[in-house]
Amino acid sequence: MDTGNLLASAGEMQALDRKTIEEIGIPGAVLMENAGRATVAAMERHFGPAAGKRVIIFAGPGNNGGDGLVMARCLADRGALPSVLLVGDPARLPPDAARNWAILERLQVARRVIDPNAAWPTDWQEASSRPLHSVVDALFGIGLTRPLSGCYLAALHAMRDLARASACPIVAADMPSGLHSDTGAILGEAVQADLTVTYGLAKPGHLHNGGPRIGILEVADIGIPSQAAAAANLAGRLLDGRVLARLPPRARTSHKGSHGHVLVLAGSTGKSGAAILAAKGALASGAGLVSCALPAALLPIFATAVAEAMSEPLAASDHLAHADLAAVARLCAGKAALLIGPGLGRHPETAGLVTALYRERPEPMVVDADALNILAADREALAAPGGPRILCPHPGEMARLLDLPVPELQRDRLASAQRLCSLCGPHQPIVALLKGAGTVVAANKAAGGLWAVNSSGNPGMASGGMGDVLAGVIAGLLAQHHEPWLAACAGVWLHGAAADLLAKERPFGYTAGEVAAALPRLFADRRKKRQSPDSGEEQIC
Ligand SMILES: NC(=O)C1=CN([C@@H]2O[C@H](COP(=O)(O)OP(=O)(O)OC[C@H]3O[C@@H](n4cnc5c(N)ncnc54)[C@H](O)[C@@H]3O)[C@@H](O)[C@H]2O)[C@@H](O)CC1
Ligand SMILES: [K+]
Repeated sequence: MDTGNLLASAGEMQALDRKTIEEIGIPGAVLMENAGRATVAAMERHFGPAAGKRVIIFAGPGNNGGDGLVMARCLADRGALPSVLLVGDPARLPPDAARNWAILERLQVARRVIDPNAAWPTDWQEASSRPLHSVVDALFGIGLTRPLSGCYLAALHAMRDLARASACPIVAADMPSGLHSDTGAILGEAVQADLTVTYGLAKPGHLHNGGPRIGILEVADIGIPSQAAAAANLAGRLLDGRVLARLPPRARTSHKGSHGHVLVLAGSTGKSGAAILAAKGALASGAGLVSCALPAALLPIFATAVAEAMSEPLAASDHLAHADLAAVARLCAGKAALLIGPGLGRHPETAGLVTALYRERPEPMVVDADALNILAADREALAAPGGPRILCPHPGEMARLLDLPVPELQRDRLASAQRLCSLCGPHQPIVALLKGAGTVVAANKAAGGLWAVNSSGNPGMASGGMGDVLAGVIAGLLAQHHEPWLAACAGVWLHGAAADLLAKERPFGYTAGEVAAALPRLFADRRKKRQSPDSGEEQIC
């Protein structure tokens, strides 16, 4: 089983470690040995050979510190000049770490004990003319439970200042110390790593809020059997390029009718752009046909802006209203997916249409922007979806839906997305996003019960219209008969990856429309690779 993109919470990881050690019988010392060796290998791969250079290892009081002790031994063995600062009491180290401390003593590897209850020593740095290769953060890993303080905080500052003064990288063992491995919250202060080598499986804390502290993330195999990871039934997924492989290839003989028809309900006076961008997103993700039902006044603008989409004039007025319900119901016939919300506006008459469609339509539906705000004001409707729903709030919209201040819901973004799922009731497949750096995707039991954190995307996406494109991309994938879970995950990753393509070419910013235009390029390299073994037809994506 491909466990490469599983995510494990600290509790799940500790249970997996325990199962591997106590039930399967692979000693913890072997896991620790593998962790330390894998980290040294990654350090040299990224920052060059360590031989002849100093490496300062800040080791903490637990097994994360133990990883650092293994690293010291490996580095010495490879001709480097490691020096360990153990912030903790050697006599109270857990067994695997204690064993490695004793080995360092026997091998006479440079080391120093710093009493965590005393003041940080002023003479902690030894003078040396040898160049510094890197600094290792082995203070805390998944066992971190509270903000760093006292000597541990002083150790973080010493690490930071040393790395900065020597212009050399900081390598974090498992987690940058100070970062909570489940929520990605910064407990007090956190190490800013250039490389994080994590053990066994990535943790959600590496990715939440875009993982700003982790630098390059490498997931090291430390010998935890993949069948043990598979048997753990972990619900977390890391969203990366592997999600593309989940989108079945298209046969060459396919035609627009075989890739679904999306109905977009969007726009109001002054907000035609949202409807245009949503339609572009749906087209970009490969929907066969896209129709947009919008206020008649917006028709000419829309039709010129998105020539490939069809437009259906609704209300004569400048916003959609409950009076349009019968016309919209007729338009829903034959549609594989609906998207409601971008640019709808907050007119009271629009609310009646949104709640009626949300409650009555059986088609899979993406609910975004103003439609979310309308449902936030009508909890009864929110709890009674008429079919599969994918809700795409940003933190502000989530605050209204959960009736929580933004800082509070941001503290545990996964819990917030899961809470929104529960507000929609258990009867329909529900997928809830919480957008932002490291967009979170959560599914209720009826939609598979998994959760994911996205690894694509960049700060340049914080601009108008990005959300409209994302909602369109997801609706376009839904229309191609993908399950809500896959449509949401693939849509989120594709949207961020398209923006990453543009950011590489033009770091000074790009528009939402350009993200929609760039998105099909992500399928391009699959055209070269895919050649159907049986039918001989070239599968184009
Ligand atoms: N056998 C295993 O379980 C393995 C564990 N490994 C390493 O072990 C780590 C987990 O080790 P531990 O569970 O010992 O935990 P840590 O080494 O992350 O933390 C050590 C202890 O510090 C205490 N602590 C937490 N926050 C603190 C704070 N702010 N100030 C002071 N003390 C604090 C806690 O009691 C914690 O147990 C993993 O992250 C990984 O690096 C790896 O070596 C793989 C094998
Ligand atoms: K660490």
